[in-house]
Amino acid sequence: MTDTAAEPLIQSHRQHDNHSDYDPAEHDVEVDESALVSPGIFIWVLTFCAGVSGLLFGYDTGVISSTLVSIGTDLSSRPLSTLDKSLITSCTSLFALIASPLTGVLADQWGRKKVILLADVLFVVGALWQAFTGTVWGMIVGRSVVGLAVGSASFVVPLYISELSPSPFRGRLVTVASLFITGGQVVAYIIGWLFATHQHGWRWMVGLGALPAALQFLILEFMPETPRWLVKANHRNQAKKVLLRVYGGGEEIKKMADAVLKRVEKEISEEEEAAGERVNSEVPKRGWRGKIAKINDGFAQLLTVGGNRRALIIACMLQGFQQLCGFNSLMYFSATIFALVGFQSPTLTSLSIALTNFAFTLVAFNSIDRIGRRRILLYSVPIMVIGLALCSVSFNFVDLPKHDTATHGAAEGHPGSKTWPVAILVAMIIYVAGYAIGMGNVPWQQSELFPLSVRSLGSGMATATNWGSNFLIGLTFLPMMEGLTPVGTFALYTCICVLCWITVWRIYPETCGLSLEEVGGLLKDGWGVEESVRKADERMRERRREARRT
Ligand SMILES: O[C@H]1[C@H](O)[C@@H](O)[C@H](O)[C@@H](O)[C@H]1O
Repeated sequence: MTDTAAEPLIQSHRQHDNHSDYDPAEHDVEVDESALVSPGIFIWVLTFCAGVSGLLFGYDTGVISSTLVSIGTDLSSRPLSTLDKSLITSCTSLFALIASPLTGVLADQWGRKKVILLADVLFVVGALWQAFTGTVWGMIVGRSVVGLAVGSASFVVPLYISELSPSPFRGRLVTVASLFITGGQVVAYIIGWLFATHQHGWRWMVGLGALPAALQFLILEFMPETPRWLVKANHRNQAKKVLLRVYGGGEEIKKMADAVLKRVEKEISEEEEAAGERVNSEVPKRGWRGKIAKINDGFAQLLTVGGNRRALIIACMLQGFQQLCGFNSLMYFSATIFALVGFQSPTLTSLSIALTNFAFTLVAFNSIDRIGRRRILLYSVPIMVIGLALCSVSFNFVDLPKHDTATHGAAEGHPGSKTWPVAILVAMIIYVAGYAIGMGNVPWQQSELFPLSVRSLGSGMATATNWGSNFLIGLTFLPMMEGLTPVGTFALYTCICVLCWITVWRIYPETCGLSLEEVGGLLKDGWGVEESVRKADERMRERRREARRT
C-alpha cells in the first residue's frame, strides 16, 4: 500500500479520534524496548551524517579566536579595533538566537530534514562570503549568515537524532552530536594554528567550513525524515518503513516497531483531541492566516499547558546555565587569558581546553544512558564548582601586568612565577572536564522533554535561550575581567554553577530510558522528580539482576 493509499485510513482514524470516542486502552501501545541490545548500523549512519552539522557548529564557533588574531590589516585596510572584534564575534550568537525559534516553526511545517538542508546552504554561503570579503562589514555579514546556520543546526540536529533513536540509546546518540561539536572545535583550533603563519591564511580557515556543509547537502538526499514527523504529516507507511530500518529485522523487532508507531499515533490523536477542544472553530485553517493561527496555538500550548510549560522551564534553565556558567569565555578567549598570565604559547595552551572538552564528552557518551541525565549533572556540576573556585583563588596569586587590562594583555607574554599560572591551567582543565561530562551535552537532550505537538517549537525556544546567554557571556567576559577582576569573574561563575546544581536537584527529573511519550506523562502534574528517580533506580536494579542472570 502506498502512503497516499494509507492516508484515508489515517484520516478516518483521526476523525474517529476527534469525535472523542477513541479509546486509547483499545490500542496496544505498551512497548518494551529494553530487549534491544545495541543501536543498529542504520541509526549509527544517520546519526553520523546528521552530526556533520554539529561539526560545523563547533568549527565555526571555534575558528573565530585564531581568525581574529590572523586578519591583520586585510579587512578595510586597517587593523581591527576592539569594537570590530566584538561585533565579528558576537553577531554569530545574535543571529543564531534569531534563527532558532524561527526554524523551530519551520521544522514543524517543512520537516526536520529540510531545515538541515537550509542550514547547509547558509553554512556554505556564510563560509564563502567570509573567505572572499574585503571589508569589516562584509565579515560581519558573513559571520551573521553563519550564525543563522549555527542557530538552525544546533536545535534541529539533536531533535532529528532524538526522534529517530530507540529510547535505550537516545542519550548516547544525541551525545554524538555534542562529540561532533567539540570535535569541530578541536579541528578549528588545529586548522587555526596551522594557517596562522600563512599570509591571508585566515581566508582558508573560514572558507574551509563550506566543504563539510556541501557534502552533507548531497548526503541528505539519501536520509529519511523522522518517523514522528512523518506520522504527523500523514505519511504512516513511510514512517513504518523508517522505523523498521531503525529497529532492524526479526519478528519480535517488527512487533516493537509497530508498537512504537501505535504509541506515536496515540500521542498525536490525544494531542489533536485536546487541540480540537481548545481551538475555536472560527479560526481559519488554511492559507497564511491558518499558518499564523497554528503558530499562535503552538505558543499558547507551550505556555498554558502545565506539562509543556514545565518542559520549557527545564529546557531553558539547562540551556541558560550551560552558557552562563562561563564555558565559552574560555572557548573564545582562553588564548587571551593564557597570554595574560604569562604562557609562552597561548594558542597551543588553549588547545588543551578544546581537547579536554572533546575527551570528556567521550566519557559522557559512554555513561549517559547508564548513569542518567539528572545524576550525571548532580555528579559533574560540583567538579565545575571546584575547578572554578580553584581558578578564582589562583588568580589572587598571579602577578598580572598593572597597565594591561584583560583586553590588551594578550599581546605579550607576562614573565613571572610558573606555579600559579600552571595552577590556573589545571583548574581550568578540571572545570572543563566537569562541564563536558554533564552541562556541555545534557541540555541538548532537550527535545525529549516536549510532546510532539510542541517539540520543535519548545526546542527552538530553549536553543534561543542558549544563544541569548552565549551572546551575553561573549559580550561581558572581557569587561568583567576588567571591572570585576579575574578573581571576581571566576567567583561569579562559581556561584552560577552552585545555583545550577540546586535548580537541577529541585526540578530536573530523570528521563533516561523513558520513551519520548513517557517523558510527557512525567511532567503532566508536577516536576516528577521523585517518581522519575524511583523508576530509574528500579530500572537500574532490574538491569543489574539481568546482568547477574546472564
Ligand atoms: O554543547 C556545546 C559544547 O559544549 C561546546 O563546546 C560549546 O562551545 C557550546 O556552546 C555548547 O552548546
